[in-house]
This record gives sequence, C-alpha cells and structure tokens, in this order.
Amino acid sequence: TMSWGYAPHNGPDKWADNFPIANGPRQSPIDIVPGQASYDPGLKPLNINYDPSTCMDILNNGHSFQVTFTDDTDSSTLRDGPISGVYRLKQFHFHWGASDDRGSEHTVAGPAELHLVHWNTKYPSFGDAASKPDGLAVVGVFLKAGDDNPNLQKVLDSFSAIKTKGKQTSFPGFDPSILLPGSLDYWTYDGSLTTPPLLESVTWIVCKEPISVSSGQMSQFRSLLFTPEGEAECCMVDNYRPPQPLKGRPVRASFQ
Ligand SMILES: C[C@@H](CNC(=O)c1ccc(S(N)(=O)=O)cc1)Cn1ccc2ccccc21
Ligand SMILES: [Zn+2]
Repeated sequence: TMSWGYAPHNGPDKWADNFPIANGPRQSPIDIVPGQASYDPGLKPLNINYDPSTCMDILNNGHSFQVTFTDDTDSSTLRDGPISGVYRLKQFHFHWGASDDRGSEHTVAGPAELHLVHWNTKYPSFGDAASKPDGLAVVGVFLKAGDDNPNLQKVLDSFSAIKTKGKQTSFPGFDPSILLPGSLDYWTYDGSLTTPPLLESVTWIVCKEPISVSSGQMSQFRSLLFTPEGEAECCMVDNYRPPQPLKGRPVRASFQ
C-alpha cells in the first residue's frame, strides 16, 4: 500500500483516503490565536523531570528524525500542567520547512517545531496509550529564526550518521530539558497525532516562548533525506501538517 508522506501524491491532503479520522473532531495541529485563548487559573505549572540516562538513540524514520528514550520506569516524566497522573517521555522529534518562513505546525510561526511525546502510565505501554483519548501528552516548542542554539548542536552533529531513511545511531546521555524555553507558560487543547494514524489521543501543551535556531542550523535539518540510501535523494523538508479546523474546541492558556 502507498505509504504516507508530505509529497503532493501522499501528503496531508491525501491522508484521509487511508486515515478517515483526518477529518475528525479533534485533529491537530491548529492555529493558536493568542487573543482567543482563555486564561484558566486552574491550570498548574508543567512539572518536567528528564533523566539523560534514559536517552538511547537517534533515528531517521523517513518522516522526521527522532530521539528515543527507554520508558520502562518513571525516570523521564511529565506531570501536572493540564494532565493528571504521570506521563513518560517516549521520544522527541521536529517538523520544519524548506525555508525559514514555514515549518511549524501550530500557529504558522517560523521555521520549525519541537515535539516531546509522552504517554500516560495508567496504560501498560505507549502502543496502548496511543489509541486512548487521554493516552498521550505532547509538549510543543516553537523554534524562532535567530541566534545559533548551542543546545541543538549535539543533535545536529549526529545527522551525518542518520542522513537516509532507516538509519539510526546511539545517542546516549542527552538531556532534552536543555531544549525547553526559559518560561514554561503554555496553551493547551485536546487534539491528535499530526501524522498518520492521526489518533485523537493527544493533550497538546504548546509553549508560548520559542527557542532560537540559526539559519545555518536550519540548513543542517534540511540536509537530511526522506529517502533511503541508494534511492534518488529527496531532502527532508516541509514535513509539517497545516492547521486543522478547531471544531469548537476550547484553547486554554496557563498565563494571563
Ligand atoms: C502511534 C504510531 C507512531 N506515531 C507516533 O508515535 C507519533 C507520535 C507523535 C506525533 S506528533 N507529531 O503528533 O507529535 C506523531 C506520531 C504507531 N502506530 C501506528 C498505528 C497504530 C495503531 C495503534 C497504536 C499505535 C499505532
Ligand atoms: Zn510531531
């Protein structure tokens, strides 16, 4: 069967053919309009605790690259914020554009967006949680074109080993909390995975403050390939889904 991607023949406008939930009631991403979000004083601050020893490897999966963590204990967790219970960090990845004016998924805002993916430990595994309405929590962080970001450099320096689809290399001891912005003010809404299978299982937590990335660093993201070794090269760019209809969902802000 045709595998999904971001090209005209298999991209976001075609995903509903194989994944009808693409037109569902709680799809992501959305345009976050700051003035339309409602401040909710009941929202708690995010409680993020990551253990670098759970960081294992980095992989080019043909859609993005992802850094994967061992998740068999509560070593790297997300608590509080809009969620209840303990969610474990599974992986983080990015979405980015072919040029600095596009690439984020939420609110068209700049060249890229980071997603830190966590699953609810009330379920036995990530795979089980991924199909439950309260199964996942993804922290989104916008990247803003500007100064070089030294905290990204270790990730970018691994790209030569994962240039093509299917390549992976060990990536031990990385602390993803260095990628978080200084303020953890956030917007939150109920949504979905932004790639197939587009499961409506994500509590989205999108940070208001971006982190920086330089144009030179963005060129390194764009040097990755969607294609496997030996196939005609296709640069990994524009791997973002455009905003989806809000369909009446409330967007809450943790800040005034
Ligand atoms: C979740 C899929 C794999 N996809 C993801 O894990 C994932 C995570 C985060 C995002 S984002 N961009 O929203 O942060 C997107 C995708 C596995 N899988 C495939 C079929 C399937 C069926 C049931 C359970 C899991 C299943
Ligand atoms: Zn993502």
